[in-house]
Amino acid sequence: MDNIHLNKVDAADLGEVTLLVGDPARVELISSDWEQSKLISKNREFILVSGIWKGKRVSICSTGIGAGSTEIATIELIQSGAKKFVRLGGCGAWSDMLSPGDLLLNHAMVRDPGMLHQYVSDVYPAAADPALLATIQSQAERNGLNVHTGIGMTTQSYYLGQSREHGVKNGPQPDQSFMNYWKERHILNCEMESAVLFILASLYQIPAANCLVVHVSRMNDQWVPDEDYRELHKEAAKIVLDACI
Ligand SMILES: O=P(O)(O)O[C@H]1O[C@H](CO)[C@@H](O)[C@H]1O
Ligand SMILES: O=c1cc[nH]c(=O)[nH]1
Repeated sequence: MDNIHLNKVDAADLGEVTLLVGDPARVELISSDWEQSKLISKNREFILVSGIWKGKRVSICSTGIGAGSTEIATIELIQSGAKKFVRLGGCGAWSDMLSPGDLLLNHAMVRDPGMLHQYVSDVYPAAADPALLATIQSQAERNGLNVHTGIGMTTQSYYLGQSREHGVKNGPQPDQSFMNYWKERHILNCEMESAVLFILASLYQIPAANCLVVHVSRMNDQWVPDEDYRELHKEAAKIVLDACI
């Protein structure tokens, strides 16, 4: 079946693993480190590049932000022949155990009620592939990195849905009790795509995991500087690709 958002993608164009990143700029940032790279598809927020990393074919595609666009990218990549996914993204830390710049692998995500209920009932877990997660964890440890694992949260909202202040005063304001509720239940981090990937990948029997860089600590609002953040994503991509090939 033809894709509606990605352009025509042949299965042979896709690598052994497809990295999924939220930010389209991260596609060029990461694939510029590869031995070869070729643009396969570019439309809206979805940029798909395939190339060669250490002699093996690999791919990277941007999903944009949030559940809707991630569902589109994941489904269209699966129907195009994608074999394995790792979301390489950013997140906010909701635990004192994490510092800005740390690397984190989630084995499962809490998600908003109703997210992907058209595919499966809300009681279905949003869980990573355990073998793929273990491989990435070992590779990170071999590289001397202290990588955290735990349960995270995927939300459909960046501001009020993550108890985050905004500058608009004549309307609804964030409520810290939401974040406090989940902190008490040891949720480590929050972002906006992993649960969508985990659920769809489990339902359609494709291994999937995530590898997230902590962009900000929500404990003290400390952010990673932009240049460091880009370097951390490049390092994380190398770890994930080495683990997957
Ligand atoms: O850096 P990416 O991968 O986009 O991930 C995080 O950053 C975005 C919010 O700024 C959301 O997409 C969130 O999940
Ligand atoms: O706090 C954060 C940081 C990155 N992405 C999110 O969704 N939330």
